[in-house]
Amino acid sequence: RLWGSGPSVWHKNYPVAQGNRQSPIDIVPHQALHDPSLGPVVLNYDQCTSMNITNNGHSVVVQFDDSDDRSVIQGGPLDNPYRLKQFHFHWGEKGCHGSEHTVAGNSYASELHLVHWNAVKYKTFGEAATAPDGLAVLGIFLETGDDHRWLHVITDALYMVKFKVSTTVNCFNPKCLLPSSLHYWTYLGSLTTPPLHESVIWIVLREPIIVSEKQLGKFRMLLFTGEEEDQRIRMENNFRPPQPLKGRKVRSSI
Ligand SMILES: NS(=O)(=O)c1ccco1
Ligand SMILES: [Zn+2]
Repeated sequence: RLWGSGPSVWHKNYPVAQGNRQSPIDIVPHQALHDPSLGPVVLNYDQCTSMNITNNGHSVVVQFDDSDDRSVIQGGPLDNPYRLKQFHFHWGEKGCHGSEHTVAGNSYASELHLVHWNAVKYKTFGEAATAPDGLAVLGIFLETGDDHRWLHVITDALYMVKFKVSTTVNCFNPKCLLPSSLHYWTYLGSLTTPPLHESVIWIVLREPIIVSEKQLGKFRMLLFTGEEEDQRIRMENNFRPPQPLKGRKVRSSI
């Protein structure tokens, strides 16, 4: 975390940080309500809507062309299709810490977020990002083990965005980053980085994907800082800790 700008001080500039539907949370599987009315999550991702990969100073983000409904998520807890805007990762400086959501108090090495917005009800991502049903983020845990055969497309591009810059990535379909089971937990929450808007319907997959320590290591060599800055601050621990549930119910499709 950058000096003096970590999650513990965000509430000074973003009072919503202490709101009633903040994310991430600790998911306790046995306390989740199995809701049989929750259908499967359906992902229709087009082959070639990815555009670029950017180091934005607090994560590495792959942006998509969201000018039409080519890549959408629907079903599950969602009343409309939500358009894929970007995906990014959160990770730690070593093995078992780095995810944002935890499961029964256990954290994973990293967490992938696929950020979608409700283009049926709202005209722009910015407008959707401030609406209670504006965003849907699919969370996928990353666990260390064997090499992930497709993640290398992203990790091999990371050296090009070591500093805060951007480079093109085309025809990367994030469907290749999904685990085999789409069983999920869902709850109403927020963005996990400022401005922390309480506008996210969270869908967190139970099954992690497996990536190698070597692939994760390439995230850790990214820098928060730009090339011109003399301080070389490694980008690691860019995860917010779990927030109070404040009476919310977590439902499970399982
Ligand atoms: N980490 S996240 O997916 O809640 C997010 C998206 C944009 C800002 O924060
Ligand atoms: Zn995120």
